[in-house]
Amino acid sequence: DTIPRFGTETPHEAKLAELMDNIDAWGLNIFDVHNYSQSHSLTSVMYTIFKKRNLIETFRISPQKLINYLVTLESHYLDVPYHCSIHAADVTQAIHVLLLIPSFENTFTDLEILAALFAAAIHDVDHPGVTNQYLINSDNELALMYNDTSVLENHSLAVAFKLLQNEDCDFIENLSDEQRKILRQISIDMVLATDMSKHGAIMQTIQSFHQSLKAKQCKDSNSNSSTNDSLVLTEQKERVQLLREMLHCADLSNPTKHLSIYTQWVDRIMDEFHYQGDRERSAGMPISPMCNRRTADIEMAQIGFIQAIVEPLWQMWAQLVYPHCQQMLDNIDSNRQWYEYQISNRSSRNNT
Ligand SMILES: COc1ccc(-c2ccn(CCC(=O)N3CCOCC3)n2)cc1OC1CCCC1
Ligand SMILES: [Mg+2]
Ligand SMILES: [Zn+2]
Repeated sequence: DTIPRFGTETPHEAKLAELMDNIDAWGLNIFDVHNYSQSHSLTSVMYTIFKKRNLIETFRISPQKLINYLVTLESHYLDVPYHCSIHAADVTQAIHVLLLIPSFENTFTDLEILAALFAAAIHDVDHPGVTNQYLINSDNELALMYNDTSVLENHSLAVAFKLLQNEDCDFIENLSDEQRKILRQISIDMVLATDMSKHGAIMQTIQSFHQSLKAKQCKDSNSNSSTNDSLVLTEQKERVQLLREMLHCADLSNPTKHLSIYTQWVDRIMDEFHYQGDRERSAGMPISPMCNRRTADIEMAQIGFIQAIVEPLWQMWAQLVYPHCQQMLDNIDSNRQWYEYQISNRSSRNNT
């Protein structure tokens, strides 16, 4: 039986086709994709990107096995407000767009691109909608299993690779042993780097690392492109470091999106945090920061998140790939201003 154009059957194929025309754009509305793909945004986004990047031919992937894996992976994302399959689809599409930046035209091998997209798709699978700290504080079996270390990130990796052992889901069967080893190595490295506890280390090294890359940046004498020429990294270790940063950026990309998309993610993360806070309250545990729905200041929390984490990270990234990613910085700025305006409005309302 033939495979549907976007990997999954949907009565809205024409509408989905229209949306998928924007698969290379930062402005893709992933929530619309989710609705018009019958809640298969992760499957349809990954399948479309794999086709577009010719990865199915390059790695002799069985389209049916790819679909089998993606549908199974998607079904192992839980129905939680934020860390559901839409977030995985969002981060996967984001990393696809970041990999399209001209600075990376000649940087990564096809295998590294395959690994990066795979890592993005799997990075939060089976996420229970609570933080690592909550799992540790509540003596959860996952914290016991992973010795309190990057508990959720280790769990998602284990689940994702377990699913791959399923004969009719093994879409990488035609990769050589060496290629499978590299794919596994890069995916593990990238997913573990999405743990916020690694953020400090990434910020420590990013400045000097990027300066060394800019210094080596090749200026093709014959190219007349106004933008900087592509970054050439001879060491796989350095390319993986860049991919690690890239997935972390994609995971922290909500404030870089248009306000109408960003606010939907804010609603979802706050639902998830407040639900965790409810569980902590009823268990007599201390309520985690930003998880108490009774004292939440959502606007202030987002401004703090943008100023402390998102803007510094994306500024580093935008500097490396200048003049690309200016749109992300502009959106961060306008979104922060919008939240500041909400707060100023709030106080004047109280004065009336
Ligand atoms: C749209 O809002 C957010 C979008 C993403 C994040 C966020 C932080 C760290 N990550 C990376 C994954 C991670 O480590 N997490 C997942 C979130 O829970 C903490 C552990 N993602 C936080 C967001 O808002 C928070 C709630 C108020 C301010 C901060
Ligand atoms: Mg995560
Ligand atoms: Zn994530």
